[in-house]
Amino acid sequence: MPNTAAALDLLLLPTWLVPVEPAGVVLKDHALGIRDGRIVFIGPRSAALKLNASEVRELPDILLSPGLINAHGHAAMTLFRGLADDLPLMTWLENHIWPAEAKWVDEEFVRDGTDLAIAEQIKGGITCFSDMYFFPKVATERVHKSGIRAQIAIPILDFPIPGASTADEAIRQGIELFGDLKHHDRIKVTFGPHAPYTVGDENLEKIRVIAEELDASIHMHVHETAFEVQQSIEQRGERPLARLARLGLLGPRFQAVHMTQISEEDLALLVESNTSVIHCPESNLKLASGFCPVERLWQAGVNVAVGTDGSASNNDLDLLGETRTAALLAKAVAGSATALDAHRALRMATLNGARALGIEAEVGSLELGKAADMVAFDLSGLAQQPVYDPVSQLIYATGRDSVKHLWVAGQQLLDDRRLTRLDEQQLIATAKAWGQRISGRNES
Ligand SMILES: CSC[C@H]1O[C@@H](n2cnc3c(O)ncnc32)[C@H](O)[C@@H]1O
Ligand SMILES: [Zn+2]
Repeated sequence: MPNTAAALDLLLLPTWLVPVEPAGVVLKDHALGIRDGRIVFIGPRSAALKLNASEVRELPDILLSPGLINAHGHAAMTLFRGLADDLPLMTWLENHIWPAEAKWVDEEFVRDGTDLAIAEQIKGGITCFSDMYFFPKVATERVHKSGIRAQIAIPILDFPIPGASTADEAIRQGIELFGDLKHHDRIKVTFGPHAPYTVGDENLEKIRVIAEELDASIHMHVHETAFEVQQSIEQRGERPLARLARLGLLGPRFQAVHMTQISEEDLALLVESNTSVIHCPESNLKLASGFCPVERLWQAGVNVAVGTDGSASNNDLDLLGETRTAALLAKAVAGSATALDAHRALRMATLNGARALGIEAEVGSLELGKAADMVAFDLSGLAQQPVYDPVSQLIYATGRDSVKHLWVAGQQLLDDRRLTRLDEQQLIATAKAWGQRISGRNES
């Protein structure tokens, strides 16, 4: 039980406090207290003002919510933003992205691209992101240094990738990194078989056994397009999700990214296995991959989180914008304006993300004992007036530029829109230099 008699490190007094759990609650004239990186007080402002705190911050016109969780992405692909647009998935991957990755991706690329992604995400209200990219050890180092929280999925494909010449080598690296970071308070290592069409049964079975032994999660692109499902039926006689179920991969530790194609049998498999789905609406729209039926999944009891995917297929890491897209698209797909209302959309971008990544006990909602991962949205602007329901205003009328402050485990990483641990101008200069190298142009 948190001890409120001892001094707080920080007491926040926002206009609106949205804990996400309990669902649908908006607390007015309430305060939140932090000690040692954890939430130790949530209560009325009047009671809070009697507490002893090292720092007290009035936050007028601020909506304080749990930090956003970007449940799927490829962080370093920020450096490929806008490189190949307006193409379907397989043309985009096979003719443009994979050749560019073979040419450019090394440890330096991943270092600089991941730093850029971390900065963009912090400025957009994201306190935790999931990453699936090459040289994952480098990504963990950038996450550690920056103060953000992350799930790092070890990329595994049947063919050579930057940093691992075989799937066995990638798996070995993953086991080692998992062991090294087992006790890290902000980084969780998982296994990331790329997709059903790039990883065969033999390697999937190896991954299942190792994930079971380590109690690790598995993060994978699944049913991204109708083509993927059709090709699997033609070549293997079964749908990819059914194949994963037969191989024993589905379960509460499995994260199925995309899922734009869902038959009744697929839905039953997701429900009975308690598998999480990670919805990436803007990537699916841009690559014309299909539509994930979020409301249908939600009503069936499937945990649905939200992700941006990489910057080369989105082309931003704006999870607030992504959540708005998800809310609007859910209504169109369900043919119902009541689908994915604003409060459920915020839950999808916070607590459901934490549940999908297996870190729900630690983050995802503002509850006593959880880590203080929080974002302060400024609703004082012209476009936010008047405020009837601050959560509606946040989801439907607010952009990521309204993110004013952000904390991870009580550490402030964004203060009045200024990054506290990263040099924004330096990041911009470095990204520009990569753009010039990759495009072969030498602009200033
Ligand atoms: C396993 S490392 C990541 C690998 O995935 C590629 N990628 C990026 N976005 C997508 C997507 O939407 N579907 C499938 N693969 C994707 C990325 O370029 C890397 O090669
Ligand atoms: Zn992806």
